[in-house]
Amino acid sequence: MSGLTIKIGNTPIVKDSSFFIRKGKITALIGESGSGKSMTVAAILRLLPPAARVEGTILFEGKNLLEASHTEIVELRRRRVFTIFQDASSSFKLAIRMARQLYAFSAGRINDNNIQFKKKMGRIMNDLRLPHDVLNQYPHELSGGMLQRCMIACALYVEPDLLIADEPTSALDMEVREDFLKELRVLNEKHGTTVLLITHDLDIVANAANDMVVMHKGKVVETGIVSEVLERPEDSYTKRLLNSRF
Ligand SMILES: Nc1ncnc2c1ncn2[C@@H]1O[C@H](COP(=O)(O)OP(=O)(O)OP(=O)(O)O)[C@@H](O)[C@H]1O
Repeated sequence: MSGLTIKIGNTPIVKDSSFFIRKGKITALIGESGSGKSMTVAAILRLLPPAARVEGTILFEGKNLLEASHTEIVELRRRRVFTIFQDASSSFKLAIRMARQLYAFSAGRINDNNIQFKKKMGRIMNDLRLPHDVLNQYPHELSGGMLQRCMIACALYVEPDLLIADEPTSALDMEVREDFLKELRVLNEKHGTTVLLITHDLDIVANAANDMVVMHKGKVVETGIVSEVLERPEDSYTKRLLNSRF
């Protein structure tokens, strides 16, 4: 991503920001609330609000996503890039049972049939310690954390090239958070999925990510390998952020 600028009206939301996501690695995008992380993700997915004006380049395997056709973007979102949004409940329709919705988010995207879905999803649900009863339930009967885990299960099912996870663990308790990070590593190591993990939890960055990108007030202020940035931060905001960890 290079020179990304997003404005809504005259207000700059993201300012001339650049970073690189290494293929097959886990990159954490970190920054305080309102720093522009979700808007950056929206730009990658071409889901910015209509009023937003965007400049710059977002290259995905050589293609500038900001210039890709609608068909190319739809195909990309369907098969190659899986996104777990911050508020999982908004991803589900109220009046449809979870089994159908999970099928659509996972097997349906990669043209697996119902038998394949039941077998593979069953295994993933076991790994995530997700009770199989959820398949017969409606979204409103489940907690935010449970819905989040359902989205995680779908991501694991699809095995996308790129997984974008926006604060995926914020609604999860400690034990489930650990399970999620474990599964994320499996997806990354076994299937080579590149991960962009949006978080403001430095412990998750330290434990799960290879690379990190720090955003502050709409600008990327530091990028690098996690161990190096944690040991020798260069930007003053990154230094403050690291000091606040203890
Ligand atoms: N639809 C919108 N119209 C105008 N401004 C917006 C819109 N959505 C977000 N913003 C503003 O853009 C800025 C960046 O928001 P963004 O959601 O990207 O931050 P964030 O870093 O993801 O924060 P959080 O960690 O709280 O999710 C904020 O100042 C926010 O108020």
